[in-house]
Amino acid sequence: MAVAQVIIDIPAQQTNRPFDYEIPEELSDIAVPGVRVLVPFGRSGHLRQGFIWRTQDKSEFAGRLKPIAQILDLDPVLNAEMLGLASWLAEDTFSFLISCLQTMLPSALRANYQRRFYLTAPLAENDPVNQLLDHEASGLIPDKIDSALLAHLKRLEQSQQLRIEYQIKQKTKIKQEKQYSGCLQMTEYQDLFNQARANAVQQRQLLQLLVAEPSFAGNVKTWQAQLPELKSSTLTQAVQKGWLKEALVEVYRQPEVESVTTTKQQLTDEQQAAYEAIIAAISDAQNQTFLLEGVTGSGKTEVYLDAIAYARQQGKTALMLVPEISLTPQMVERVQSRFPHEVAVLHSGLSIGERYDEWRRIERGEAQVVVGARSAAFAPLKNIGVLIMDEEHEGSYKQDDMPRYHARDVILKRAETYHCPVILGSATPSLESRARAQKGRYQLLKLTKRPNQIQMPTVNVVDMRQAEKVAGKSDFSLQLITEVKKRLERHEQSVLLLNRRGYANFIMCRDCGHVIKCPNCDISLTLHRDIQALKCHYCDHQEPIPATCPACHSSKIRDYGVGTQKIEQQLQELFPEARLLRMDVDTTSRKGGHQRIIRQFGRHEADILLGTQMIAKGLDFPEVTLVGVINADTSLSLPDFRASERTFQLLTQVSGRAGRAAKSGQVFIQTYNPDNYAIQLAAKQDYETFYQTEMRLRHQGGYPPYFYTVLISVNHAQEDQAVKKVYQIQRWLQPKLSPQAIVLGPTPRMITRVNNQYYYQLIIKYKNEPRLLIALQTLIMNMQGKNNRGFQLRIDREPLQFM
Ligand SMILES: Nc1ncnc2c1ncn2[C@@H]1O[C@H](COP(=O)(O)OP(=O)(O)OP(=O)(O)O)[C@@H](O)[C@H]1O
Ligand SMILES: [Zn+2]
Ligand SMILES: [Zn+2]
Repeated sequence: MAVAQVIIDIPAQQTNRPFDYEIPEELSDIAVPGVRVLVPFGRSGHLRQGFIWRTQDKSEFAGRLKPIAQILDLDPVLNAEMLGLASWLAEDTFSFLISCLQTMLPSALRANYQRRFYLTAPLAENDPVNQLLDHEASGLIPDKIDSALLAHLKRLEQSQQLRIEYQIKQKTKIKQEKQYSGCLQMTEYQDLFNQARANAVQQRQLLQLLVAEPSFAGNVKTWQAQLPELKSSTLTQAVQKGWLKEALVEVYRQPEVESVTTTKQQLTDEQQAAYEAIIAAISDAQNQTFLLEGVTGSGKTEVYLDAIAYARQQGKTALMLVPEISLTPQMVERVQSRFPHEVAVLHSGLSIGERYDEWRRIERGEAQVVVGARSAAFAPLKNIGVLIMDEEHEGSYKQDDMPRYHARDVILKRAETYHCPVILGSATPSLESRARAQKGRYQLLKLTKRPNQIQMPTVNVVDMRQAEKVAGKSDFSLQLITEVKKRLERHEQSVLLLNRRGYANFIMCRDCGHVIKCPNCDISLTLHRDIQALKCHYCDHQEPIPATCPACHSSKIRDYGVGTQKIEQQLQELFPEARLLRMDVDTTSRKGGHQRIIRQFGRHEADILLGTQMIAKGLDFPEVTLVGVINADTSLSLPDFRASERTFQLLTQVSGRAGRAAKSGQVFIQTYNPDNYAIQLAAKQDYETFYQTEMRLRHQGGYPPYFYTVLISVNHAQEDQAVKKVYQIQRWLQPKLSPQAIVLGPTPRMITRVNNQYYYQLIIKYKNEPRLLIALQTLIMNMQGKNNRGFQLRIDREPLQFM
């Protein structure tokens, strides 16, 4: 008997293994690893979606196997490489296999379950379940359902007053359109034309076209391009008359792009040297990782594009990852114009359908160059020649939910499979990568200059403790404002950064000091002026802005902190004539918002771009000659050993937006810590000294890259339970580690309560702990036990967030 081992899509420890199913005879050809199936699962026998993991001749399972109910794909959606990658990923990130398999696929291919109940006995009149009925005796159970109501439904199910069914909704929709094509001989069309009534103008035009080209084919638009007056009804009639044949053909939803022409640049000597090292590795199929450390504006992208071009010449494909926020139209257009018709773009701005179509183009080998954000690391390219990660230091390459993978690790793994090089590029490499280059594990390639004798911007540190401020606007030094004014006079552009990290706009009472906090989380609510509301950034809570203090009823309640909206208002008061664009979570939350703002700024439809960290990367606009950092310090004070590194990176990157073309650039960094080494070295754009200094501090503190780290966090609705559990875990784990391992904590997480769950954590720092992996896997198993209900465990290897 043919047996399929299936991974069921229930992300839980109990189901985190393959289950055996019989392959019915008629499905034996298509039941291969990597296809999605529907199988009956559990006592209820509800159909669930799953993936065939392996096939074999017999089963170890003693009982009778259930057969596969349905196969969803004619060809596997995951190939052997992807299945292997999933297996590695699950182990490396302590994740369920099913979570890994799903992460690799576009969401259109994920099953979407609906829970529907069917009444088997009438409900009491006042039963709350009545409100869920959408048919006579059935209703949908919403995903976000009140837990009391859900418990009530369960009770009704147990007492057999209703039954609950899982229904699978496919999100996959292949888009099709009608294609009309000529199906007669030229002479036949000629006869028809001669017979046509003189006043049937459209028909005559159509026939005329067919006489000239009997096999003309295309969709309505193609026909209309030839015959602009043509109505689609005329085409339908022509089909009915047998003049044309009609067919449904599959089409791709492709996001629109503006076309630009970019010419290939003559590489500088430094670029050329880097390029040659890389292409040697491509042509020799060497699995070598390069760290391309190039100052801002040094032309790293140019090197990537040439490396991709080389891989293409060799008949290979290429993948380029960029952080979500640098997937600007500018970047995408640059790649697309170099490789017309070969590029697929994957980012979160696409609709589910567009993403699915781009994925299919890659999967079928119709797109050979992929540009995308984090999850594009799993793009189903084959025969990869080079893998690139731009801005490799960016935190957004690490996923925050299960599987907690880092895209860098994924592409390094794929490079092993394809025996190809990886290029990690940045002006400010992560300490981890730079240290690996130091050790020779990566090959360091440097670009120290901008091309065409373009100078690095001059950076001025403005000491805000002493600086003269603009009257009534304490966030601005006179110096910075004077510079902005100069730019306005010269019709040049300015970029102003508000360093928002760990900083928000909150409401406080001036009389009693009361701060308005989220009822569910230990964090103050943030003011959003555009929607006139207070919002919690951790849960969905939202409430109106109160007119008086809820504690003392004073009316002297006002906002503190520096929000982008407040700064925008102040700028508008200072420069009423200036055209301002603001870029932050509020203005970019709608689809394409980010793109739209960057395009507008690029067309010089605004003089000043004000924004959060989002504006620090990827912008390459010749008219930007001033960059101002309003508050450099906020990210320095965070309780995280990477605080200096992040501040340095942010300041260096944003400074790099200035003076990238003919006009020279200036940067002004406002700070209350002018002597801080991260700020000083960012002002000098001196990555190497920063690297040396920071490495010494990391060594002293025993932090990465000298140590590895794992974060273990538990949460529970009751604080004392969470505390008890975290101590219990610590006592259990400590003896399993060597004396060299350091366990920090237990400590409450910085924001201890989120969404009414209390979070406590441990951090393990270690160099070499062969037994740690097994211990953590055992811990995961133990936490699934009955006496651990209500707890959630999270294990994060090499976490980037400790808060
Ligand atoms: N060899 C070259 N000759 C002339 N111009 C070049 C050359 N290489 C790159 N450029 C131009 O220099 C500018 C900066 O290049 P690019 O955007 O590739 O730099 P980058 O290192 O990726 O920058 P950043 O990391 O700051 O985003 C671009 O406008 C690019 O067209
Ligand atoms: Zn909240
Ligand atoms: Zn008050």
